[in-house]
Amino acid sequence: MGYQFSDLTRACPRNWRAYIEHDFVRQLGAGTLEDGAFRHYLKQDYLFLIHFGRAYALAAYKSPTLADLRQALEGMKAIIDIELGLHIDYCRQWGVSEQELAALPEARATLAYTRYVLDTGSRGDLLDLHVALSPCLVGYGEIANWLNAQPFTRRGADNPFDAWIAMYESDEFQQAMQAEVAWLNERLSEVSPARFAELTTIFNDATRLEIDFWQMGLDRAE
Ligand SMILES: Cc1ncc(C[n+]2csc(CCO)c2C)c(N)n1
Repeated sequence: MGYQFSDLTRACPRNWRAYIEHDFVRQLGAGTLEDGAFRHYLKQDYLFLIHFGRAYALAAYKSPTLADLRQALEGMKAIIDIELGLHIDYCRQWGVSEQELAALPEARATLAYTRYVLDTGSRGDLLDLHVALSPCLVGYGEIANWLNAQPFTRRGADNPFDAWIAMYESDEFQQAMQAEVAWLNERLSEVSPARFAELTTIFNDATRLEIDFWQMGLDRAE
């Protein structure tokens, strides 16, 4: 029996919980998050998604097999063709135009997180890159499920952030998350303890950068 994805979260339980259960997430679930904090997060998330599209392009470059190459292409198409379009529509509903998005200065937290992922993929292999991407993909699915289990969470029309939760609880998203966990489980089952320790550092770093991204929203940090 080798390692599994759950061993990564188990290796840094405090940071993983701090990310999933962050105050930004709690306030979003309760519907009490200030509009300005959410808008700041949404704007920076546009820049984040663009760099994540680049990270999937890097995954294509790092792909040793046709199956991996196809998977990277699908990930990139999902971000560029679907997620970014939805995000631009969603930003418009929150009063942020596409012109404003295109002219945004990048906040430090966005710079740090996205360039960390790209650097990790550049110096490492495809598994390093997937581990760096996994707090993003798996974390948001877990956040939606965690919020749905909390008594303070309000769903429906009296929560202005309901659509955000709905997106990440959707079957389509949850299936993409499960597929990523399955891909990682297969790779992690074969790694040595020393290699797993390296991957744990990457996972923990990316998780800390997700925490900083939420905090950036709350603080409206530039
Ligand atoms: C800071 C931040 N972290 C994670 C996500 C969620 N997310 C971004 S790209 C992607 C993969 C989808 O193909 C997912 C799940 C986000 N939006 N912003």
